[in-house]
Amino acid sequence: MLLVQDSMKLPEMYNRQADKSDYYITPSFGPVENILVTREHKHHTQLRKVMAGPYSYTNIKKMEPLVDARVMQWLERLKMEFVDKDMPVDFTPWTVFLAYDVISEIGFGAPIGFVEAGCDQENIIKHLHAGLREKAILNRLYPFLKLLKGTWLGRKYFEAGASASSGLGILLKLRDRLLERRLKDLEEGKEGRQDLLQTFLKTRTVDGKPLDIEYIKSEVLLVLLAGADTTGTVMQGLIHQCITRPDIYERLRDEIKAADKAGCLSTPPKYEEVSAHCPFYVACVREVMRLWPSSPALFPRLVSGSGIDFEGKLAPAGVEVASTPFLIHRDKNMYGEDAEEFVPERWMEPERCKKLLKYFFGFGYGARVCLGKDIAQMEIYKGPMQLLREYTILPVGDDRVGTYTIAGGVAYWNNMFVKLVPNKKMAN
Ligand code: HEM
Repeated sequence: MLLVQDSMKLPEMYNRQADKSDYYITPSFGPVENILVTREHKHHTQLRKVMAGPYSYTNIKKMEPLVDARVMQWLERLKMEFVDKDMPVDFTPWTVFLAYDVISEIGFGAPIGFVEAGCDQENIIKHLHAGLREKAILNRLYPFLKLLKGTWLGRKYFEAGASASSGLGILLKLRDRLLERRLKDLEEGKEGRQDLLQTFLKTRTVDGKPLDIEYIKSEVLLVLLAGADTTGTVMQGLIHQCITRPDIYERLRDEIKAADKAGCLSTPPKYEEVSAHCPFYVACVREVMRLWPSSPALFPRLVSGSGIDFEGKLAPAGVEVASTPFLIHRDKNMYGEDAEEFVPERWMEPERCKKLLKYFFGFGYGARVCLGKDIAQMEIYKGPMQLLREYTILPVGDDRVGTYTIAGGVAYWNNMFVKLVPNKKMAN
């Protein structure tokens, strides 16, 4: 595998004809592959055409009120559990609680209930994090996995079943329960939900057929796995900046105050309002995703066509090339000498921003770029933003401001304790 740091090479490496390599073989997902792990580019193009509708901005926009309700519930729970009791909060799990509840609500019509319970229900998050390193090692042993996939041995030892007590097993049970309930509702003529599952069920293939139920199951699981921790990590990174960089925090607060004074923000703010009126907030989100990506995985592809030239050396078709946002986003040729520093302003010069976005790798790249980007951004533009509007966020000790941890191809923060003081109280 050839590891690449040059961001200018992304368009060639991640072009439309590039197949994903066998590195993506994941026996744990079961026999039917979802869009993320499908390797062959032609098959992926077909799936992407089908999935484009459910994940389109127009469709996601319709779900915004569902996100709003979850964000407001999250704030209410934080108030009850920590603000009213004058207690510090370990912020990192709470962002993931919100992200899981949002994704399960807009994905399948019911929040898992992390926020309501205020805890890691059935230790789902703990179990999922615990298995990450082992999964990453297995990924690297893909010739072995390829041999085992589909065999009795592979199914017995690697495929998570709904009966398993692992984090994945619990999510599978949840998925099956939600799907069963929805199919029953549809049988009884109950419609009206605006969520991803409903659009998956209504989607038709190019020859007019409904999607296979096993395929829908596989996509549903992907949403639960790809959509929560990743989003939580960005929210955590943002709050880490607020409690460690007073200059950044001050500027964020000033921007929000000005937008509020001008009457530009609803409660909670709309995705489009934040995009239009809070450029520094948006720049901070991008800079957080640049330096502390949620998925600092390798994302390997097979070189296609006539090969790729790397500084005079040709990587011919079939060679496995890979990169990770962790490296790409620190490329000094793209970001300058201050590439290692948190400088949101780099995203605020329109011409420079256009170029940086063209080579941004935080949501993947090219034809396989993240389908849930708008869902994630909608949530990130609401949750922490509304928190900043309502509270002053104070660190609780220098050694508890958060640690960015990479496990396998996934990253998250932990040990981030903060005190939330109502802004009204601070003003008095
Ligand atoms: C900040 C949050 C998120 C980050 C950083 C992120 C990151 C990524 C990355 C890096 C990829 C490309 C993987 C590859 O090339 O192998 C990807 C693909 C994908 N993501 Fe996300 N993601 C996020 C949120 C979400 C959400 C909320 C959903 C769903 C609700 C989602 C669904 C997907 C899907 C379906 C794909 C596969 C796209 C394809 O192969 O065509 N993601 N994501």
